[in-house]
Amino acid sequence: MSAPIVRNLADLRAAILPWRDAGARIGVVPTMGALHDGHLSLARAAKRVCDRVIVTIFVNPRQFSTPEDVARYPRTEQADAARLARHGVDAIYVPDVDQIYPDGFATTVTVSGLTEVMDGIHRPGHFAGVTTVVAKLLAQTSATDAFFGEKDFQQLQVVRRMVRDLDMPVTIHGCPTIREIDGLAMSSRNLLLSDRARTIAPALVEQMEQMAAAIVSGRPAEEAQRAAIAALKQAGFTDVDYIEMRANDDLSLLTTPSRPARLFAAAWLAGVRLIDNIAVER
Ligand SMILES: Nc1ncnc2c1ncn2[C@@H]1O[C@H](COP(=O)(O)OP(=O)(O)OP(=O)(O)O)[C@@H](O)[C@H]1O
Ligand SMILES: CC(C)(CO)[C@@H](O)C(=O)[O-]
Ligand code: BAL
Repeated sequence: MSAPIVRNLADLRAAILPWRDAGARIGVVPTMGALHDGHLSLARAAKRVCDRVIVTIFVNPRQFSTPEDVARYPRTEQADAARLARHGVDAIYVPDVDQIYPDGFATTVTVSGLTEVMDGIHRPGHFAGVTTVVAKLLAQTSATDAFFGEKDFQQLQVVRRMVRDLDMPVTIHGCPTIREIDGLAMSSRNLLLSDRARTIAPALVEQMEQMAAAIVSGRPAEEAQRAAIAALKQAGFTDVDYIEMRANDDLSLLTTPSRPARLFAAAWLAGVRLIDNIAVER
């Protein structure tokens, strides 16, 4: 059965009230739509532990650097609703912009430290946009649980920090990255790749795996990084914003996997920015 699409806060509150009165565990899956199997895995994880599940779809203008990026973000609302129908979610919240940012909205939630590396440098203002909208969505949905993908690992850690620092009564669940058969991490932005670029795209995770294996086998991290960047350029990537190993917990840069670590990368292919991260197995 298809879930109702709710577009304003008053209707959302009316739907949620009886759930809250019954003491239900309410899971929220925040997304920007163009849903793929990665998103659906989050909805399934939410269904496993929550009594009620709300998927939110909101292309948040505050986390993009230009209005053009917002405009070209894929929007597939009908297909999204059809895909969710098979997953038994209880509501799809697709707020109009004024339901999130009404006239006079003047609050920004920022997390320091974790947002000062990687995408925090390459996408100025991005994480402030993310934490502001996530704080708002968690409040509007009365979420007891929220589900995020490890594909956006930095985002996951930033959200965890926010929830901890602000004593938000929400449990954050991190869910593993779902990949295409050729290894490419599923992402809404993959829809923007040309056929040719799509065949090149899996080189990103392949080079990350080679770099991780080289580091684990004792090759200096800088040397392994140089080799990965050269191979990505050779494959057709135009720019590599970063490809580096960082600690899972505080995202500090590592040269050896002396504690639980991941390799993180962001690179440009035919005008599309792809990101990915993998665990470095010690
Ligand atoms: N491949 C994936 N596996 C698991 N979770 C994912 C995957 N892709 C996205 N998610 C998660 O889904 C949630 C919503 O992400 P979003 O709507 O931005 O999708 P996206 O595919 O990451 O889009 P984008 O192309 O903008 O990065 C986030 O928590 C994100 O980490
Ligand atoms: C968490 C999120 C929905 C906030 O807009 C977005 O950053 C995303 O889709 O990962
Ligand atoms: N998936 C993270 C949202 C973004 O790239 O803006």
